[in-house]
Amino acid sequence: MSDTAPLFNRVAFIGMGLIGSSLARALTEYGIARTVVCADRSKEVCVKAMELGIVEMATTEVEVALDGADLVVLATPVGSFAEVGERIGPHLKPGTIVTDVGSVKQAVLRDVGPNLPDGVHLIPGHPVAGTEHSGPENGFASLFQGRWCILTPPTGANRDAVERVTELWRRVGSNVEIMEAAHHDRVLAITSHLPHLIAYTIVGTASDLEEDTKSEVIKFSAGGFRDFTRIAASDPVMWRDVFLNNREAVLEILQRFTEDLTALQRAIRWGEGQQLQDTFTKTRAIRRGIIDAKQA
Ligand SMILES: NC(=O)C1=CN([C@@H]2O[C@H](COP(=O)(O)OP(=O)(O)OC[C@H]3O[C@@H](n4cnc5c(N)ncnc54)[C@H](O)[C@@H]3O)[C@@H](O)[C@H]2O)C=CC1
Ligand SMILES: O=C(O)C(=O)Cc1ccc(O)cc1
Repeated sequence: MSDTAPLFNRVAFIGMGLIGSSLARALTEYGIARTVVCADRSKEVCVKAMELGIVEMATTEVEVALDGADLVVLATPVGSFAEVGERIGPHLKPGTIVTDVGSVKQAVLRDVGPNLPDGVHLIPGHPVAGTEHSGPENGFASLFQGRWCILTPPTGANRDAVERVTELWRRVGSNVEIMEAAHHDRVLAITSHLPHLIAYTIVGTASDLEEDTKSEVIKFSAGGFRDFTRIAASDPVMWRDVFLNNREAVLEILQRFTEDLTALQRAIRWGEGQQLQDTFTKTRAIRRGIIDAKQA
């Protein structure tokens, strides 16, 4: 992976948490960038990133990190993008590429786009890869290998910039797909955002129940519930921002989900075993299809 020339001279990350630090590690390890620096509003995160040797320079001053960068990667929670956009805008030179790793994509065009001067290329991106952990100490370079990265360039985006960001993600091992931001947000609402909402709910309900009944719901939880607790351990600020910034798509999908859940509730109440079995047979086939597609 490192047998090609670096794609970028100096990459500046804004936000050096799980995803920023994973990508920063990969850019250095795979020879994709000559220099990697970062700004993070947390001094502790800056110190950690330096201690771990992930970046050459870390600062709490955004404008210091931007100096001489040909690629800027926003890797902060989506809710901070408007503020970050405002801060970086005045310091960016024409020709600079700005990308991000946010889990919601229309919000990037809305919040960052208007803050960028002419000649700066905004190419939003979303690596569909992560964990329930946060912070630079939990990042790792191989996180993106064999995973999807979705790019949502606005209409008329600079083609060379799109190609360079695409190539970056290919070199860290991802498959790249390009789509419209609105479509991304609808697809991710069902595949990622709703599952997280369900996990937060089910773990919360189980915990309340445990308190009410003084039982040991969580202690004796079997495999399925354990998977939910992993997801429900995901960063609260990050996920608050995802839901607030993908409100329409999440609410729409939640409506559909609630109706389908009610249909299952009715089937249970009225003993409609065939309906339950048909639904579970269909979903089993979907799971097997996903596994087969992965192995193909
Ligand atoms: N955690 C995951 O599994 C995935 C997260 N993402 C997206 O990646 C982005 C980052 O998420 P993580 O790395 O998980 O978060 P994180 O919590 O590990 O790191 C975020 C970092 O941003 C810094 N930060 C927050 N506000 C800031 C500001 N205004 N200026 C400068 N620094 C600021 C924080 O101090 C922190 O170090 C989010 O937009 C998230 O939606 C995308 C794919 C997967
Ligand atoms: O840990 C998990 O299972 C995830 O789902 C990670 C994840 C979180 C947010 C994203 O936008 C993409 C991937």
